[in-house]
Amino acid sequence: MAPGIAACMRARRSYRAGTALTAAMAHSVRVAHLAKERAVAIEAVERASRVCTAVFQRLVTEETLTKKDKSPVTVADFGAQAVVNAILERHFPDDPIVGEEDSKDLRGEDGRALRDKVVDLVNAAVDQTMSADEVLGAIDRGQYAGGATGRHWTLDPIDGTKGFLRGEQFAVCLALIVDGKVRLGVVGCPNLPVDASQPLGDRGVLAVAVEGEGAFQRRLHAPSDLETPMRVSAVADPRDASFCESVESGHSSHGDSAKIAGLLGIHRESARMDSQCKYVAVARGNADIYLRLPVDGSYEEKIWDHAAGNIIVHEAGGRVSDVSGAALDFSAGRTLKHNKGVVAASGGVFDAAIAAVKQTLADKLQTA
Ligand SMILES: Nc1ncnc2c1ncn2[C@@H]1O[C@H](COP(=O)(O)O)[C@@H](OP(=O)(O)O)[C@H]1O
Ligand SMILES: [Mg+2]
Ligand SMILES: [Mg+2]
Ligand SMILES: [Mg+2]
Repeated sequence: MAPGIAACMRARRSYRAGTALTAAMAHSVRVAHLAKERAVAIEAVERASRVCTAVFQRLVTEETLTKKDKSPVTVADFGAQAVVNAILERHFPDDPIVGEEDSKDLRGEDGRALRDKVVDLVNAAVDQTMSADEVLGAIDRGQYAGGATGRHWTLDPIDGTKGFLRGEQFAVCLALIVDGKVRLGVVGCPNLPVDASQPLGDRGVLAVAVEGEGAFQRRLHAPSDLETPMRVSAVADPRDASFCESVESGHSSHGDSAKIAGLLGIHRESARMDSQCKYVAVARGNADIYLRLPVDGSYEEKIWDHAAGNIIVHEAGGRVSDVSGAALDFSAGRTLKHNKGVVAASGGVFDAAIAAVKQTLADKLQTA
């Protein structure tokens, strides 16, 4: 077992032991649920986050940005997916993975230049040397169809690719789904301020939640395994709430969110942020509501865009649903085909938010 994983598991046991000892009625220390999965997922997300940050520092230049050249993000996407999948394969060889990327663009003569870059990147990030075929094989372990039975992982190697290229928010997101329900989620946010009230302070947050055990944040790449609990805000009056949404208006309607904010009496401007960092913002009380309002009615949300964030908000005491108020259904394959849009919010304002979302979308249908 890698030293990082052993340290995470030790820290987990001592956290639990501390909790148990302070509980007057506790007789024994419960063995942490999914302890190995949690530690391996943290290790994998940390390594993949390093890959992304290294690519950003080396490849994202003013030139790539102005030319809208997507090659850096492509290299980082493939590299991060190969690293996470290789680590999962080593520890859980029987677990299938629903990953966003596949190796098509890296194969053959046309893919050689990109393939060489990705293979070098992966070999700098993992302990064993991997051949090009092994790297492509690791990426393609992400082709699983998902579904309602058994266990599988879901991975978004870089969520918020547009944010990554702008040097803003992006996230490496990994979740474990068992029998159609998310049981564990890890979101690595390399550019998220550790303390939201200090936006120019230290960056790099890792959020983690296991079903029934609460949500925690820790420093990404921290020298210690110190974790602090995350709780959603206690705001009860929607007029005092703040909300967040995608930067990209093609991913979530900014016009509809402005109407919803109007109905709720929210006067603060929305915080626009790429990636599942929005779920982390709600989980730690920096925002009260995350709105994702369908733009293209036929779009099916992908499970890797929501699984980890979903459990993190739930475990931090919040609620998550689609725009109709129905729970997100992670048992239907690679997409959330039974749901449209997403609303995540602290418990105090969730019902009001859903009511305003329903009314706004109903009004829109009537006037269409
Ligand atoms: N029409 C659409 N509606 C909603 N989400 C979309 C979309 N087209 C793409 N996306 C997803 O939006 C994600 C980014 O979300 P956000 O806007 O919250 O940062 C993308 O993830 P990737 O960046 O991993 O490709 C992509 O999967
Ligand atoms: Mg994504
Ligand atoms: Mg992605
Ligand atoms: Mg994508």
